[in-house]
Amino acid sequence: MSTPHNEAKKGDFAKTVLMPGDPLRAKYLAEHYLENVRQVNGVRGMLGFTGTYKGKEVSIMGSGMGMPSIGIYSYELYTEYDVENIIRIGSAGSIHKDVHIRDVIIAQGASTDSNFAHQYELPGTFSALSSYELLEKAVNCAKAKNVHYHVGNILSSDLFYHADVETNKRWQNMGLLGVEMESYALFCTAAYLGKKALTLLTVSDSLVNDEPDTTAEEREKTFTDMMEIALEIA
Ligand SMILES: O=P(O)(O)O[C@H]1O[C@H](CO)[C@@H](O)[C@H]1O
Ligand SMILES: O=c1cc[nH]c(=O)[nH]1
Repeated sequence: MSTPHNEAKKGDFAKTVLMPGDPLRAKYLAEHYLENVRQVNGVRGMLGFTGTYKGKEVSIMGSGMGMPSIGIYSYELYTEYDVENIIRIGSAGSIHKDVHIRDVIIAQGASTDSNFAHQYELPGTFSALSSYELLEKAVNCAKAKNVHYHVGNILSSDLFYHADVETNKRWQNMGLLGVEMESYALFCTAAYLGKKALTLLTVSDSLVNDEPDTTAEEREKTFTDMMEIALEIA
């Protein structure tokens, strides 16, 4: 059994999958933290791995960038591979003065400029939330590890480069913590299918404070607080 985007067989994925946008972050994490690790997907270079962490089976797979991409991979993991929990581990731009480079954001919910939820034909606006069970575990783990973290609302945007550079200010006025590009679609997909999802983000750059951006290599390999929280709660 496989899908157009995933060559893994039924049973190749653990019940919990950690999903960075970057497949090379998935590879780094698998190689540095998992034991008995094997590659289960390589279609389109969207690397997926399964192994054990402290004796527990865990999978890690890239999601690609943007809501169409995570929409495909998360739907297939939940429906074709019986995955129960997806924990996104991403990078984000800060849009809150108190949220600094390398801080961890634990997303309680996601707002969006995307049309992803229109497919459900709801008579209003859907609030996309993370799983409280996973969120509580992540908060407890972040506290125990003494990680500098924030819990709250984030923006999942269809746009990395926006024609109107002032647009983030309006989201900032609503108290949002950071901007990324996938979580709204992940939370919608989990809600629709009766599954669980959570997003952990490391702040890679700031749209509101004058702080130096992290490099591409740092985004791939050094966001270890977030990676370790995800592994601990998987
Ligand atoms: O670091 P990842 O997980 O890819 O997340 C963020 O980085 C990408 C943009 O640079 C988008 O995918 C955004 O959500
Ligand atoms: O989507 C993203 C991810 C990281 N940094 C940003 O500014 N936007």
